[in-house]
Amino acid sequence: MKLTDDVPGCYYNRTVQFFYEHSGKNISAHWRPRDYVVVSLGMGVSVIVILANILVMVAIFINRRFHFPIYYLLGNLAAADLFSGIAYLHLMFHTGPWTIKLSKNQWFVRQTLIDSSLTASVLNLLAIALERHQTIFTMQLHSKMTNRRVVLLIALIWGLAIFMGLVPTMGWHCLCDLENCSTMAPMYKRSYLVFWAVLNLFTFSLMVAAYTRIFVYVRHKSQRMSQHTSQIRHKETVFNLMKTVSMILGCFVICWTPGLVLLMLDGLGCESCQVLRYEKYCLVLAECNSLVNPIIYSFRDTDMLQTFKRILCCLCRRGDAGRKDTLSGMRCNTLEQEVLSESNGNNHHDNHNDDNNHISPHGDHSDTDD
Ligand SMILES: CCCCCCCC/C=C\CCCCCCCC(=O)OC[C@@H](O)COP(=O)(O)O
Repeated sequence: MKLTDDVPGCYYNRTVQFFYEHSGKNISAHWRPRDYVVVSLGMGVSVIVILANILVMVAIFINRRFHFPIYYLLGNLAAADLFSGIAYLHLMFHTGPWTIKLSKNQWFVRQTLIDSSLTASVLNLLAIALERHQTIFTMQLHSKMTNRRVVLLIALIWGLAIFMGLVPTMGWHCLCDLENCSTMAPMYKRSYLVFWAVLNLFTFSLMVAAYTRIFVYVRHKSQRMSQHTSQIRHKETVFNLMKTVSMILGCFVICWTPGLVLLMLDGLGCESCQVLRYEKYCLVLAECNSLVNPIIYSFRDTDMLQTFKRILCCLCRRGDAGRKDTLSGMRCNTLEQEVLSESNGNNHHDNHNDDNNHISPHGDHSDTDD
């Protein structure tokens, strides 16, 4: 029996099924109850992810209050999350009993979409953390990220994400090294899984460092200020800031840790770990990060909420677009607003001048936008 292809030691002519059977990953043409659950749940999650992130992108596009660097990064995060929703939806149409029908190229496309989009999302979270760190620490220097820099940063994020997704297809696969194939992705090398997981753990530690420094800095600064301002107000701001920072980091940990641990276990060749049993849950959890991102980064912004309401009102009742919404009971703050409210004493992000708009680029809060 001829196992190898034109290149000695390689298995280019083999089907996807061959690699799945070799890795011990289940592949079958029949629909099992589990497949119905995975595919329908996955489709539901990806549709919600897509809609939520489209809403954020439209809001940033139409409201000129959001035409500032930090919002371009938030918009780009929404674009990456939208992309991961699309990649996940694509996966749902190419998994379960459909996997066996895939050509190797189709399988690589499916994986590349997932890997690139999730990498783009994680890199955006890192960029947002670093941008916040930069702006908060350089507040007094009027340092402002130029639009050109943001565009370069966004291009870098996408370039890196697409590269990271394409790396296995370009050669870091196991078609010529069958012994090192992973279990969860039977045509990927185990070492790539470890590499990806380590890179993400590194990203996470940078995020923790950036947000910890922001938190310590603001607390220190507000302690000095609180001699002049009300203690209660100070405590409230520090508490809110802590809530936002732990929410950002907590959601990241909850969504990504199980998947990263699984990638490490598979990558390190743990045979008794039953990685396949948990794979789908961990992937859907990582996908859920693309759903919680708009909630923690955008939906908590009062201006953003008002814009969403306007967009949704426009969609529901065209012609009633001029209606003004008062969100009196819903004063939620973004990290920037919290930091700024502390820097400005009691003025709670309403009374800062435009010189500060590199921290919280809202300008004044009159109702006359656009
Ligand atoms: C296991 C959770 C992984 C969360 C992180 C995913 C992002 C990883 C990016 C690059 C690392 C290499 C890819 C590792 C494989 C990830 C698992 C996966 O892609 O599952 C799809 C799977 O269900 C489809 O089931 P079938 O193969 O059709 O039967």
